[in-house]
Amino acid sequence: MNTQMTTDTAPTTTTGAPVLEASGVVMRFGGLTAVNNVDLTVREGEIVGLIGPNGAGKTTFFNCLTGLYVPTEGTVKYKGTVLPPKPNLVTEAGIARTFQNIRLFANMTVLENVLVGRHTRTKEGLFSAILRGPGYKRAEAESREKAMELLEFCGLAHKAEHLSRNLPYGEQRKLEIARALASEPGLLLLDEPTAGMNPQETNAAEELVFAIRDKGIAILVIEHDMKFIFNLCDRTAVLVQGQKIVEGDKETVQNDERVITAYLGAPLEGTTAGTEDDQ
Ligand SMILES: Nc1ncnc2c1ncn2[C@@H]1O[C@H](COP(=O)(O)OP(=O)(O)OP(=O)(O)O)[C@@H](O)[C@H]1O
Repeated sequence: MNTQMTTDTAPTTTTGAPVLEASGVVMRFGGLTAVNNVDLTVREGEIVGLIGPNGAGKTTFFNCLTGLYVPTEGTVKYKGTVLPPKPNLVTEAGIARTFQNIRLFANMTVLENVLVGRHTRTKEGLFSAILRGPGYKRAEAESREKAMELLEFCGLAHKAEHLSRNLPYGEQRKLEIARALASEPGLLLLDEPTAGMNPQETNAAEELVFAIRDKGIAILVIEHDMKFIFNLCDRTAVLVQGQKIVEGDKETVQNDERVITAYLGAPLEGTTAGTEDDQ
């Protein structure tokens, strides 16, 4: 609860209502404190970045937000309500995520992968599914239509019937996002969405993230690609050894000496001429 001593919190956008409020989140593994007293708020309409060197605790923090880990201390609220510490209940509440390592159903089609992502939003129960009655058929048709709309939105409609394992890497990442969106979230957590992408794919991913934000979904994104982060994010928080050392707009983060030191004194990639073409 004493983060004020070490944290500069300089949110640039404070207009939207809070979607995510993490307060005093601590995650310990035995003697290792992977996340140390982290506060973070994401508001409606925002894209917030989470950066930090390898092993800083970014993914562990995501896992605390999504119920994969129960934080040792602290609370996580979604739209004002404390989240239950179970991944399926967190998804049901309105938070969806993608993973650092792609987790698709490789032998299912692209469309089927998105349909799996919709299961938290379909009301038809097990018996209805077994009996395949009219209610089930109607719900199934509606689900397929919504899934196709999402594939269209993500630029994957033409691949709907392809097996997901046959997609190029960049499209697999897009499909993960489409599947996450299928649960109709209010907040989307992206864990290294551009890892392994070429520059064209990264630009397309950037456009997609903006389009998701424009649909009214708030976004929290972990990324090592600083150009991507600073082009995209309204606000960025920096984790180092489990602690949030600074949070603010691009200039605040880029000029912070603690951030520069954390990245071993090297200028942050994407902080020089490379970012002049910001959109
Ligand atoms: N399940 C676990 N058990 C024990 N230690 C863990 C576990 N998960 C993560 N850690 C440790 O917690 C620390 C933070 O790891 P984490 O993966 O969250 O960092 P990260 O910032 O996401 O790193 P990267 O950028 O390399 O993905 C590391 O020291 C890691 O070894």
